[in-house]
Amino acid sequence: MDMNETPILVCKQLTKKFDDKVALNGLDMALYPGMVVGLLGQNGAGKSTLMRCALGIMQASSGSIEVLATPVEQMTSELKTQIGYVPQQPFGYEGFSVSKALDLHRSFYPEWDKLLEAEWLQRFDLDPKQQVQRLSVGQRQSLALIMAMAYRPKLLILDEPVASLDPIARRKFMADLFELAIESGSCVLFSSHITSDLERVASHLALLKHGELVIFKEIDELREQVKLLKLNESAALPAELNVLHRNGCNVLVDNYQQQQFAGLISANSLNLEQLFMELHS
Ligand SMILES: Nc1ncnc2c1ncn2[C@@H]1O[C@H](COP(=O)(O)OP(=O)(O)OP(=O)(O)O)[C@@H](O)[C@H]1O
Repeated sequence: MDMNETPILVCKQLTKKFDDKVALNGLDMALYPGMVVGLLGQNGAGKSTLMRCALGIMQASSGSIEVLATPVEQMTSELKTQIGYVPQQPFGYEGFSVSKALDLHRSFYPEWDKLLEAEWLQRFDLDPKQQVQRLSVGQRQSLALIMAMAYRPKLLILDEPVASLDPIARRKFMADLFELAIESGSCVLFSSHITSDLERVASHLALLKHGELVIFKEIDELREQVKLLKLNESAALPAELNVLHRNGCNVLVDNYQQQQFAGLISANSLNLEQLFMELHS
């Protein structure tokens, strides 16, 4: 990805409150073409709220959001055809067959790629003649994914896209999603609780905790720089280390550069699941 290109999505000091409840708190983030950003966070951390604000479905309480260089509240319908979205519970098209539903959906998108549609129908093993209301939850999700992707949107927002897919479809979908993003110069923002998927396909991790973006990093950087330091009791932590979480003598930092200092016992890398557990311990 090229950071000199125009960013696809920019959030500045994005805050969303529901009455007294702060769902997003001063979030700064810029997403560029080719990024596949995995959004991780506990239930209620603010993932869906972030996605809805970015899509203009929900209004931010303060701060700003720009999508494709346009303030989200000024997006035209033409610009909206460059965004794809699959919500947690996709719905609609009851009473239609899969192929009729696709015909109707396709008519809204001049850039629709029929070849891509056919490829993905086959990949998900969807029968075009099947009635939408008779599809299983996973099959409906697959159809919603095709509908959101077949016009190669510049920004694809997926709220737990693979939660209802079986492991084989899930693995394949994630790998293909990554390829599609690279190939189309799109940017993908997806949430998932399946850390192994995220680790395998995301280029970046965005981790939300209680509405705050506590980590936003390239996955490779994350492996190198986020470490769990074990210290002895007298150790003084170098001031330049940025502490994400501290639990007694265990300190999680996100900018470790092989520093050695008195009292450091070990500096261990964590996989994403371990990192998540440690951050919430
Ligand atoms: N429409 C709403 N009205 C009031 N509170 C809301 C509304 N939508 C979300 N919230 C609150 O905002 C917080 C963030 O919710 P959000 O749905 O963004 O979490 P999430 O990270 O997507 O969770 P999950 O992993 O369970 O889907 C929660 O405390 C939730 O109760």
